[in-house]
Amino acid sequence: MSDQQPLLETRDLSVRYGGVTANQDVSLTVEPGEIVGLIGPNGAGKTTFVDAVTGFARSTGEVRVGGKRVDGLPPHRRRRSGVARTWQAGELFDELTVAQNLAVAVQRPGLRGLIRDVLTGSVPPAATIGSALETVGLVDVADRRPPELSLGQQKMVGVARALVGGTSLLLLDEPAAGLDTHESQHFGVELRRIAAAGPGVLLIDHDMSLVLDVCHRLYVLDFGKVIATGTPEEIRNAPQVVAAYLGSPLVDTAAAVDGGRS
Ligand SMILES: Nc1ncnc2c1ncn2[C@@H]1O[C@H](COP(=O)(O)OP(=O)(O)OP(=O)(O)O)[C@@H](O)[C@H]1O
Repeated sequence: MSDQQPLLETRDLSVRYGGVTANQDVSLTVEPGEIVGLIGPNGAGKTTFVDAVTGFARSTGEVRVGGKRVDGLPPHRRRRSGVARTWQAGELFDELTVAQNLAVAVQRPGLRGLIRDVLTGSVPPAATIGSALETVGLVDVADRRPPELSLGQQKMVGVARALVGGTSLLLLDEPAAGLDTHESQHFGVELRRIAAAGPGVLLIDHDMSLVLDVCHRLYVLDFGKVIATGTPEEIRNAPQVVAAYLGSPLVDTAAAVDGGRS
């Protein structure tokens, strides 16, 4: 991967679901070590964008990871190029330990990989899992089960699960959902630390306080289109953003977003 290339670059990415244009000509970049926010009212097309980048939604336009075109590749091949995501409802397996939750996340898709895993009884190297746990600061709870952890720690296990196995670009879809203000702030600090170690992060969250605090840059989607991009300060004051949120100033509360269209 060339240092000059953004980790993620989309050009004119569009997704249509029947008569609905869920993404229209979305052009966005994420650089190494950068946390980029993707915000917008309910139904604006944020999850669709992540689906399109990871190969779970059919799209037109270009998707480049580290300068290489990946649009047209199936999800597992995009994963191999270093792209990983969390899901909106990213539940953990309560009966497995934290380390085991990470182990089951490491897939080796494809028939050859499956046969190799069956024949060798292969499990991901402990070092791979250890390194992901270290990155998110959860080494001490590797042998605990999710119900024994705080909600904030459980959310971080979800992030670690996406990090395991060589991830350079993390796409986080509402990773802080359900956290209270204090937990969310702590989550934001951890996220900054993780990104500082190298990976680029695309963050979708309805917690405006988290997003405005933690992101270096933001893109605002409305009806599938980018209507504004800039630093948190620029976005907070952009008139078109305020208008998209039904006239509410973009304040640091989830309420402003919940007031958006459904
Ligand atoms: N699989 C699908 N089939 C048909 N329409 C879909 C599908 N997924 C999303 N849509 C539509 O595409 C649009 C964008 O939805 P999307 O879930 O991407 O928005 P979002 O910004 O992530 O919303 P939220 O903040 O509520 O999660 C919506 O109109 C939605 O109804």
